[in-house]
Amino acid sequence: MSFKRNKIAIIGAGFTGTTTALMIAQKELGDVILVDIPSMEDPTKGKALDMLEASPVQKFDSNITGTSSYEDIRDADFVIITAGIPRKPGMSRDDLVATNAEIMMDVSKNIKKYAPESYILVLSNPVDAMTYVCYKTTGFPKNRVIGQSGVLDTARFNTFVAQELGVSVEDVSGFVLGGHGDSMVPLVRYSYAGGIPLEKLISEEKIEEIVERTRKGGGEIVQLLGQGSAYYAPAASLVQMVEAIVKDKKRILPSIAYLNGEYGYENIYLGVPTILGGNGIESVIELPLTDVEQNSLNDSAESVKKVIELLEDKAFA
Ligand SMILES: NC(=O)C1=CN([C@@H]2O[C@H](COP(=O)(O)OP(=O)(O)OC[C@H]3O[C@@H](n4cnc5c(N)ncnc54)[C@H](O)[C@@H]3O)[C@@H](O)[C@H]2O)C=CC1
Ligand SMILES: O=C([O-])CC(=O)C(=O)O
Repeated sequence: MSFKRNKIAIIGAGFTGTTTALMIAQKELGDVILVDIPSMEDPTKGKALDMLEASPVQKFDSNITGTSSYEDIRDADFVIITAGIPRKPGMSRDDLVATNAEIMMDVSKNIKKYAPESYILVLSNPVDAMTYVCYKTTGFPKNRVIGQSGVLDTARFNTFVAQELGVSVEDVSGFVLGGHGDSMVPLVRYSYAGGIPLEKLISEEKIEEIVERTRKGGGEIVQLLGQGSAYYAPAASLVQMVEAIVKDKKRILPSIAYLNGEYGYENIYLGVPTILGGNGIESVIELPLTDVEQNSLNDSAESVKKVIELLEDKAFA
């Protein structure tokens, strides 16, 4: 036998896809294949080559290639889906559902055909519903189809807390549950700085401001950019999840997971705390919630359900 590098495909070579590619290569988590639509083939190859030419300077040996042919993702170990349109100022993530669901079905069919054993990480919005579409279309087991939102939402929360306290981001550990929309649920009761409950360090009023800013964190960046949406922090979040899986780290990280009774929900993808390791989502951690917290989670789950229901007439398989 011989050892091989991981083969990591990234579908969608736009802002999030390319930033993720570079971060994966810098960490040498595997060789990266960037895939975009045929009309973007040359720019995709160009971006890949440009990144590869950074490797002698940055001293990484991951290969990076660009393509528009799904043949090139054959037998990939990991596929990250960033294909789809981003929102514009004034839009919600849910406004992207019709366009991105079509793209997600097409992408998922190709992954099923060419990389049937792969682990999939979905980023495209509205991400809870898009992860559901990917799961239904590929028919892969639920531990191998995962969505990203909570790592990013928690990172935003932690950034604002560290700024408020004037302390290192390394010492802040927040906790965000629920769907990736304005009704997500930052769980203050489970959030700490240096092991000290946040409520002991920051006033209730200020915490409420941070919670609100976190909920609208994606929209804040959309407004500031004027065109497109966030990509540095989303890419960093994807890479943390990929690393947890390919290194079998068994990290406790929030993931968008398929729920089958957990937290009282069935047949839905929603952001919950999970253990991420060599088998993808190895388990969902169920936490006791207060009535107020459970009600907020219910509101968030309801808004995800509504988007999923819009898609129910689609033939996923
Ligand atoms: N879940 C999350 O936390 C986050 C989700 N997002 C979402 O990620 C998606 C991508 O965002 P960006 O990279 O900024 O957008 P972008 O517009 O820069 O890139 C998207 C790329 O997808 C490609 N594409 C479209 N259809 C395709 C197909 N059928 N096959 C392959 N590639 C295809 C486009 O040509 C484009 O290059 C958006 O839907 C955005 O809302 C972005 C940030 C965070
Ligand atoms: O806000 C958006 O449209 C992109 C996204 O999901 C985020 O940055 O959280």
